[in-house]
Amino acid sequence: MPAVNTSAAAPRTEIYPDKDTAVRTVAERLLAVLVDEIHTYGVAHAALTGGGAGIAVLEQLRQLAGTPGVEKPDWTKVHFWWGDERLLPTEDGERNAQQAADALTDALVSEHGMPTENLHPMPSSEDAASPQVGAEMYAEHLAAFAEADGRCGLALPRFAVILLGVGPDGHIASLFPGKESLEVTGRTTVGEEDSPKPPPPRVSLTFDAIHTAERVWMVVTGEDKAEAAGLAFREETAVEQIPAKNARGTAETIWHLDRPAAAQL
Ligand SMILES: O=C1O[C@H](COP(=O)(O)O)[C@@H](O)[C@H](O)[C@H]1O
Repeated sequence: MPAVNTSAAAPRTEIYPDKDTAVRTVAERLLAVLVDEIHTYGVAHAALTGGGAGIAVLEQLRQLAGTPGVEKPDWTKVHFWWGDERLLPTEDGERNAQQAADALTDALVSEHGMPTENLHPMPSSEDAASPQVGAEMYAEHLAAFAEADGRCGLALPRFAVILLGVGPDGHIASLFPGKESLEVTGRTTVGEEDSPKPPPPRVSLTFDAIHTAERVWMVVTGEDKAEAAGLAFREETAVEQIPAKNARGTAETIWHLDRPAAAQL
């Protein structure tokens, strides 16, 4: 049974009056973290998410990137990764990376000088024959950008932020309730053959990988998320039931919620 990582930062909530305010605030704070991270480390790695609120954050980031007077990171030093992905053809509109391209990353490349090499989408069905193969490929790619000393013995970059959506069933990334993927330890990625949310074949970061991030931010909006959010904050809820309960960063774990999503906290 997977247990909550109690050595990581305990989760706290930030509640906004509506979805627009939530996603705008998260986008502004992400921009500020990227700026600081580059100032301190010379490079910034962040993992993006799909989902309704996750993609809305990226749309906001695109607006901010084009707004005069807003402090922006040097986009040549920002690397974007993904927390999970559907094993579908590269340009399939259901892929998180394709939705991110439409919302943000195409514009960063064409208008703001971000090198395409700084985008690290998970493998597609054109790259990998199965979720397991895709997971191994992504683990190798993460390892190629690993910090010299590693984090918790895992080979992956230093993530300033991992952004996560939360499904109405309590899933994060492609870690779904009751699945074997929740038990995987000592690895950065996992393949999921049979996601209950279509399409079934997916690749995901593991809990261990998520736990290495400095900050883990959930972006949760809408009343259909209220039950999962409420359960995640109850002592008696098992990680197996609500995987989002075990989403934690080393320094900061924040649930950014709009009021409807926060209704059962
Ligand atoms: O399947 C997925 O779902 C979650 C949440 O999506 P939402 O539309 O219910 O907000 C998302 O965070 C994850 O990346 C995605 O692959």
